Amino acid sequence: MKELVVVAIGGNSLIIDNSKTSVEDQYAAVCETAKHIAGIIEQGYEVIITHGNGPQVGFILRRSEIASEVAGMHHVPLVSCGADTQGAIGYQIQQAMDNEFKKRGMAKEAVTVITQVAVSPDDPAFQKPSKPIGSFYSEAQAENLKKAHPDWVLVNDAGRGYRRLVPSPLPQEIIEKDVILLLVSQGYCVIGVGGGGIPVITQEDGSRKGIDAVIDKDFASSLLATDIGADILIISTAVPKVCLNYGTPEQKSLDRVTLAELKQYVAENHFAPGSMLPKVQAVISFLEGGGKKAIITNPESLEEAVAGRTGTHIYP
Ligand SMILES: Nc1ncnc2c1ncn2[C@@H]1O[C@H](COP(=O)(O)OP(=O)(O)O)[C@@H](O)[C@H]1O
Ligand SMILES: NC(=O)OP(=O)(O)O
Repeated sequence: MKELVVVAIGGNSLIIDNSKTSVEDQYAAVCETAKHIAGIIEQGYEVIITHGNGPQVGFILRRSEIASEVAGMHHVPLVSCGADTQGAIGYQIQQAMDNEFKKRGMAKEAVTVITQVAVSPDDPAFQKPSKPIGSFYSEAQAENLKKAHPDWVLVNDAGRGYRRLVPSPLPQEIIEKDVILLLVSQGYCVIGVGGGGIPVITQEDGSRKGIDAVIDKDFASSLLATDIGADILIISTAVPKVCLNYGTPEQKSLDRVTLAELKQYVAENHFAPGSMLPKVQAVISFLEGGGKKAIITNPESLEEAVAGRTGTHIYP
């Protein structure tokens, strides 16, 4: 039985340069990432791919708002913007993976599963937006945007600029997890839980309904990995390793840490909320739920990291 790996690709890691955010630029980044994921599969692992959508869902939402302000076009609700990103990013990953499989002569096919994720309508996150989406703004741009949109919440995202925040409830259940596992057991390379999943709530009559929010894809990927009994959770983001004292002269990268050490670093506030902290929290919950190992690294280091030569490795 092959070891099962969940690889979670960060939405920001698909945008190499903030001045290059076109669909074509993103596809080039997806192709680069796909190359390294195919390399992991060649090493003998079964891989499920999940992905973020922070920048992309914000771009779609803003485009819809401007189109509705300027041309009176219909507004696209945030939950639908998230569903759009599952299709658009899932399509790119699926195509890039299939092209890689063909190039390498691998008898493998990728498939994207539209994934709903149950959240609680009473989650306090709905009253306190915390998930950064869309573009990065300068301080002056953020001030102007706050004046124009008094209901917006903007914060500095890990020193990279100001971003808009939206509610991010905790994922409670991956609705399509059995289908994902079935496809994996048939040998498919599944792409699922895109953008953390489409947030849904259960109504009184038992039916489901989408709700405006963006689920953290690291939390949703960790929940999926735990539920399906994955061996390894890999979080692919824009940095090769997790650091202590990030962005300061005392910055120090981490190679190998235990769960207990990682928890201690969280308590010492080494990880920025909205960026590295959710990744670390997702890893903690995966290892506490029975996972054997977690790795945090960047797309280009994926194969080397799985082979144990780079990345931050976290053990129970
Ligand atoms: N302690 C830390 N170590 C490494 N990177 C950190 C740390 N704290 C914050 N970061 C920032 O967090 C980013 C990853 O978060 P983010 O860009 O939101 O993820 P994603 O790739 O999932 O979109 C890194 O690229 C880095 O800029
Ligand atoms: N949904 C989500 O967590 O996206 P990012 O990984 O892009 O922040």
